Amino acid sequence: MESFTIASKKVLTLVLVIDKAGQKARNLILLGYKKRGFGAHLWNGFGGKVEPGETAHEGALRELEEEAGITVKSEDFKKAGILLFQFENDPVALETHVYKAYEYQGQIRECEEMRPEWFAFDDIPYDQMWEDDRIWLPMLLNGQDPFFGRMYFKRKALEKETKVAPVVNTSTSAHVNHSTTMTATSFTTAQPKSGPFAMYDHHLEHSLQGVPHEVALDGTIASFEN
Ligand SMILES: CNc1ncnc2c1ncn2[C@@H]1O[C@H](COP(=O)(O)OP(=O)(O)OP(=O)(O)O)[C@@H](O)[C@H]1O
Repeated sequence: MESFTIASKKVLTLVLVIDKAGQKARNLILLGYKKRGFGAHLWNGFGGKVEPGETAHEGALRELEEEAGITVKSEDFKKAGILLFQFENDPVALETHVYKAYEYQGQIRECEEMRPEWFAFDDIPYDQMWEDDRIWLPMLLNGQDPFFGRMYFKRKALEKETKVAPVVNTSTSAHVNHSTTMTATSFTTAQPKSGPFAMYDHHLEHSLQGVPHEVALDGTIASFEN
């Protein structure tokens, strides 16, 4: 039987950097391809755990610098919402403080954990992102924030290994060097497209009255400060 009871929570951050159509003709969003750890092989904003003694705002700025190499001035950094992720049979909830920024300083660079890339708003790779992203990210992009969401996840049933077809050179051109033999071996991947968890249910509020200034769970208070 499923249980979504929370006993404690971890406070996390998630930062979305947006380049509004300026010199470039289209609105762009900066996402990072997570190379390892929680949410590996998914595209996401930049962020991570808030460290002891840090506010969520400070933690978010630190993670953005660590993972994408860029900084944002405090006044350009706007709180877009709080998302509470709960996982079946896991008493630890993830309270994620979401921020957005339209201005940044520095050179975007790849690190060991994340590979940053710009995406046009109409080309966001939702099928390779956490399932909840397709619910709240369009709201953030449309200015329908701040929001407060609760998202419930179940571990996905172990899927049959997915066969991935190898890339085979099908060219019949006379110029192909036939002395190079390509062995068409297939390989398998156990990585589900949108991560190891499936979203089971969610509730999202985006009226100002519905967004709490504080989220209290078992005595812990997270304030909705900027
Ligand atoms: C369940 N649905 C979800 N939907 C969207 N985003 C999600 C998410 N669940 C976690 N996230 C984000 O994923 C990052 C994990 O951070 P994570 O790598 O664990 O943190 P941190 O860099 O501190 O870790 P290590 O230093 O490697 O331990 C962090 O931004 C967090 O907000």
